[in-house]
Amino acid sequence: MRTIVVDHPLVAHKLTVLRDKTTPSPVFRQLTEELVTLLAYEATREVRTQPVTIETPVATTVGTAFTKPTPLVVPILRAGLGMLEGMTKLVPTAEVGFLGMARDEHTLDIITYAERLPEDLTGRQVFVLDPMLATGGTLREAIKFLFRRGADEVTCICLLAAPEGLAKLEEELADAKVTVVLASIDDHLNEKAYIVPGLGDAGDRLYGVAQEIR
Ligand SMILES: O=P(O)(O)OC[C@H]1O[C@H](OP(=O)(O)OP(=O)(O)O)[C@H](O)[C@@H]1O
Ligand SMILES: O=c1cc[nH]c(=O)[nH]1
Ligand SMILES: [Mg+2]
Repeated sequence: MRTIVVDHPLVAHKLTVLRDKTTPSPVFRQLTEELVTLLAYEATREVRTQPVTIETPVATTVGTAFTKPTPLVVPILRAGLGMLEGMTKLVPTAEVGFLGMARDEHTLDIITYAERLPEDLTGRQVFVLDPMLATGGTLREAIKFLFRRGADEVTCICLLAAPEGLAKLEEELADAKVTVVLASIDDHLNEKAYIVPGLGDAGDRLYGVAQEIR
């Protein structure tokens, strides 16, 4: 497993506004979309391509096209849905599948409540979208699910990770073809398994649910 933290002033600035608890939902959604586009630029650096011959108005030339089958993008509901638009802006021909997962806030067990993915992912390059990697439980379940379906390679785009969750994932997926692309590795997890300093509950902030986390 590889971890890439995107170090860029635009990412750092947008993330700072996102973290601010006074940032309202419409701005939070907009910034999430913009951040994903910036992270996706880095995350797609190794997207599979092949040479293609085209005619410009002036000459014949060899360009670059995505290899078929096209990449599969999988947002993890709910919060990952807020990242989908930012990703498909950059890769509009990608296929999109969905995984609905939630962690029980008390036991931290992961519940998979929805799945709409191609049955056979053999040989597919998959991009998973989820803003928060906290304990890492959700991402671990999602990645294992995709590999069981035959996925060849999984790239996760997240906004924030806690070092504890990232370390656990690295330990369990050391030899797997997994890349995690992030805007920041934060300081730690608190006793409720929230990322500190973090940005709060990403799903609630995206979809306008009032929250008070302490
Ligand atoms: O690393 P973990 O400890 O598993 O936590 C991370 C998960 O928690 C959040 O989702 P949540 O369960 O709150 O669901 P939601 O997106 O519907 O709010 C987040 O979007 C991740 O999916
Ligand atoms: O800090 C956290 C941890 C898990 N899920 C979130 O939305 N935020
Ligand atoms: Mg949530």
